[in-house]
Amino acid sequence: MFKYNVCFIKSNDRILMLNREKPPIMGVWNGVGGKNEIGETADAGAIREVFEETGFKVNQYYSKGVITWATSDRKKDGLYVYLFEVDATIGNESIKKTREGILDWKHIDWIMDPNNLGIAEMVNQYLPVLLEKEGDYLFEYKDGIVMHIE
Ligand SMILES: Nc1nc2c([nH]c(=O)n2[C@H]2C[C@H](O)[C@@H](COP(=O)(O)OP(=O)(O)OP(=O)(O)O)O2)c(=O)[nH]1
Repeated sequence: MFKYNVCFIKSNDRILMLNREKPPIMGVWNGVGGKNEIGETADAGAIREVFEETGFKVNQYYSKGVITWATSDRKKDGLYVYLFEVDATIGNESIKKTREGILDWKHIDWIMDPNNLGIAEMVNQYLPVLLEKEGDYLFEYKDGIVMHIE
């Protein structure tokens, strides 16, 4: 089990993004998420974090993945990534400032634009895979590249 999850909530052609108020990765746009609790499955941790940070009660994910990498002391670390879908009308809701940062529905094209320097690392590499097809994916991160393994 790895510690963190990051969750993307899609409504039509937009995704709910958080401009992070706090470290780590302070100031950048990322999905919502946080730490899994002891004894909690990765799926339950993701669903709980989505509720705590957005108030949305999601249940079944559309797709998910785990990204693993080698740490400096040659251990394995990783991050769980989730994509949930919600009703198309929800993505029209306005910006909200929360304790965690600013929540806003961003167009997928804006998130994926190569000129967008404000998005968390790796997102533009793994998010297209999660969006393309329902599934349960495995990625490996090395030297700045997220490799889609299966
Ligand atoms: N620590 C860390 N977190 C990352 C990286 N990349 C990335 O997407 N994340 C995500 C995972 C989490 O969604 C978020 C960091 O968690 P957080 O700061 O919001 O959570 P927290 O420790 O406050 O835990 P919680 O109270 O919300 O449970 O950033 C990274 O390189 N390092």
